[in-house]
Amino acid sequence: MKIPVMEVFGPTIQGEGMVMGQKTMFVRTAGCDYSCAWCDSSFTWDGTGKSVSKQPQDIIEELRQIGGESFSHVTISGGNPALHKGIGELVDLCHENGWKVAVETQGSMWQEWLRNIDDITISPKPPSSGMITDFSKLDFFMENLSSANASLKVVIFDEEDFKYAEDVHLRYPAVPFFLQTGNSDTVTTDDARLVKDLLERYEWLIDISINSSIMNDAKVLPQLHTLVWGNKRGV
Ligand SMILES: C[S@@+](CC[C@H](N)C(=O)[O-])C[C@H]1O[C@@H](n2cnc3c(N)ncnc32)[C@H](O)[C@@H]1O
Ligand SMILES: Nc1nc2[nH]cc(C(=O)O)c2c(=O)[nH]1
Ligand code: SF4
Ligand SMILES: [Mg+2]
Repeated sequence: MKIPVMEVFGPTIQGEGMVMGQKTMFVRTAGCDYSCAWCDSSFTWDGTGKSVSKQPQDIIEELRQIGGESFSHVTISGGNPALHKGIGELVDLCHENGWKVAVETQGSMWQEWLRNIDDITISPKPPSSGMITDFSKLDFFMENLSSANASLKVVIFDEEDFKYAEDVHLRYPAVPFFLQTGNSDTVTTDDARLVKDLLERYEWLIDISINSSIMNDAKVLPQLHTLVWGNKRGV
């Protein structure tokens, strides 16, 4: 079954969340059921990018062609990869090649192939995104995942987002929880200004997390790839 692919790139490092720093390839799928105000990958769903429908086996060839022998980990992101049933076959083929597979999704849609993923990051969206979390869907998603290696990661722009993150963490207390700095300017090429702004936002996020007893076991992280490469695509 074909998968609409926006880009395949790497090796790079995972710049976010539970396996930050892990060397990985990326497969970015097209399409999203959300439209977050601050989406840093809006080209996957707003019509400005072009996707190509590919068979899983062809994506494997492309990964090998681009990454050579220099990787053992593949991250599938989007858009929302959970829109696509065909990813199940891609995941199996990656495993046959001895590669681990991670997925980034917002937890709004379930697919059976998610059970086979090595690291799953679920990133429910706070109020600043303009999206409203359907907690019955997220509950269903989290219940299905119960035995998997999963983590929750919430992007924070303001105090209201932080309150939302506290509620999510309290709702799923057993799931490792990550807070992530929001990037408020996903188009600038002024890296010096961007990095300064991101570090200030990271410091603010550390400060409010330190003062929250609910966040005693949360991990507070920046987006490492934006600090290193700014808003550049394909890294
Ligand atoms: C582009 S999304 C694709 C996967 C999935 N749709 C999701 O949102 O989880 C990948 C990750 O980037 C995060 N992200 C998107 N825009 C961001 C921004 N402006 N600043 C910080 N993180 C952002 C999302 O929250 C998500 O964790
Ligand atoms: N290096 C790097 N790390 C990432 N972590 C999550 C990403 C994503 O866009 O899903 C991403 C990305 O695009 N690049
Ligand atoms: S859910 Fe993810 S890909 Fe979709 S609009 Fe939001 S940040 Fe972008
Ligand atoms: Mg990204």
